[in-house]
Amino acid sequence: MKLSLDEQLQQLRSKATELVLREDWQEYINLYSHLISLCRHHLLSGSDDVASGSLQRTLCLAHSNRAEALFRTRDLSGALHDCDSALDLDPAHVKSLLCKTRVLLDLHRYSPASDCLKLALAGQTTGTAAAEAARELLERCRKLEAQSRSGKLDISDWVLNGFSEKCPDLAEYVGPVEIRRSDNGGRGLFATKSLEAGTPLVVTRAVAIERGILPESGDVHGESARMVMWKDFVDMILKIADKCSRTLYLIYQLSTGTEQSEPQIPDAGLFKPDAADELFDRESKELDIDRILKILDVNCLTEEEFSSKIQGKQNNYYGVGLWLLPSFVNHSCAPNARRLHIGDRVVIHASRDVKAGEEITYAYFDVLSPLDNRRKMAKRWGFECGCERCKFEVASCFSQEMRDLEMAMKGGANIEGVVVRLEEGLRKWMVKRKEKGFLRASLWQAYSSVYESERLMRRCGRRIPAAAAVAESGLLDSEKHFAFYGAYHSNPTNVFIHALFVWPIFYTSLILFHFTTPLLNLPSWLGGDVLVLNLGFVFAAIFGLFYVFMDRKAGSLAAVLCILCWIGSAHLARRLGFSLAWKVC
Ligand SMILES: C[S@@+](CC[C@H](N)C(=O)[O-])C[C@H]1O[C@@H](n2cnc3c(N)ncnc32)[C@H](O)[C@@H]1O
Repeated sequence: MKLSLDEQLQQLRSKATELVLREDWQEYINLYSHLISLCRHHLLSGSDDVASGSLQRTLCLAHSNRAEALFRTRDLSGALHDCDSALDLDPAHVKSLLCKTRVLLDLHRYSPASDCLKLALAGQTTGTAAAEAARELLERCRKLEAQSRSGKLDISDWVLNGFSEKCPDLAEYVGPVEIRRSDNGGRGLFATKSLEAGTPLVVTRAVAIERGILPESGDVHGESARMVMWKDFVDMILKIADKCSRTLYLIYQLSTGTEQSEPQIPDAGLFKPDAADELFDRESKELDIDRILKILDVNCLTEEEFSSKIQGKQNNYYGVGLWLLPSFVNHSCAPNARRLHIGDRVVIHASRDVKAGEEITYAYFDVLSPLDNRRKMAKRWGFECGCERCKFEVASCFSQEMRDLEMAMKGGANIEGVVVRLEEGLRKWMVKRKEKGFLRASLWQAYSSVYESERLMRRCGRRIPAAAAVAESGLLDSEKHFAFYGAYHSNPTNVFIHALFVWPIFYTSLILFHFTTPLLNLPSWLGGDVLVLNLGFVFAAIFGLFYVFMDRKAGSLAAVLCILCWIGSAHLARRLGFSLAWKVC
């Protein structure tokens, strides 16, 4: 017996209820796809206006229900498309508006999510539980939108509560960075403006992440457990890339490790959630499993040990994930940024002041270790490190002495002797402050053993600097402490050389200028007058003092002030009617 349309729809709806209870989302989606085509077919052929009105409502609800199911299976673009189809039929359909808000939030499009939610709220009676929930969601949208603009995050509550609460809600953020060609041949992430230590650079969610507790180290099952986790992780990535062409396109921008000499430089803006969809249609959407495997090999990150520790996870905890824009950050053994894992998000922030145009780098592995160890770790990552610190340590004329000290440190005996010998070496080799930091970081294990033991500290006496001073000169230091004059000032020999040669040359030139300017007949606005030149001399001396004792910024500011005062005082002298007070010629 042939069923009427109403009966068919009724049957499909009760089947759908069963599937919801079983949480069989795939079957639920298939069922609603069938229901949608049934409705569309009757709408096209039908003529009865009343029936067609009710059929449109059914179709709208069907799209809305399928959107919910697609959202649950993480097919966000499919869900968004269904929400839009439902809203085309009924622009005020509250269920579809709420679903669309959630999808947009998951796509990190905070502003359209707020707009959508405002429409949903307009159609709801105030005071109801649903309206209250929508209002809370709107508050969340607003918070995330503000955060995605400024990048400023507040995780203090979470930290103060011992990381026990739910991870804080963090918005996607791409700060003042761009992708450019790096000195190591590939691409890298660069600062587009000067940044202070602590500035957030990128906050982004993982494409996928796999976490687990591995068996105790030494257990034969450890490696196979890791392999199983890796396989699950790869499957997850392939599934997501297959579903979302945008994600696949972005994954294809990452390095396979086999690029030609002229790598493609993608725009960092592509990695922003609001990048226009048209930008993603340029490349093949075919899933190339070999290529993706190579990309995962080069770009996957394990969750940083530090993050897992502070989050109270177990020692053999293991987490691996893929984060898109952070994949362009190269390694350096003297990094200027750090990454912190919060939930499935990674936060990259400047760990010291960064100059505009400087490459952003973080450490892929523990850099508080000797050159040879670091080289081995880089080899495991598949590259030879070409960072400034490695280049310095390889090229230095005292590399053999450093190697001997490393061997002595690894031997473990007379650990304080290693530290004292390095401190003596640093004085003898006359290395700059920044490079002292590099070398101390290489023997950090010896330094930390000494600083942790009162007995060893007593034995070393004043032959080694205080722990705080060493940490200050190390890799955690801020760029301004590395500034040339800061480094100069920290070294008594350099200050002595400076006092003996550089400053006398500066003062002699000023004195010569002082005696010869009256002969040159300088224009009055330059103060071609000895009295005023004397003032210039005093100001220049102040500028010099600033330059040496403060930092470069203060020195430059003092220089500008000196010149202004010089010219200003020339005018003042003329206005007050001073004539040449003391002319030599
Ligand atoms: C996650 S990717 C970094 C971005 C990559 N440079 C690109 O062009 O997309 C990691 C790869 O970058 C290269 N790399 C990263 N840091 C490096 C360094 N300090 N020295 C040399 N190569 C480095 C290595 O080839 C490494 O396998």
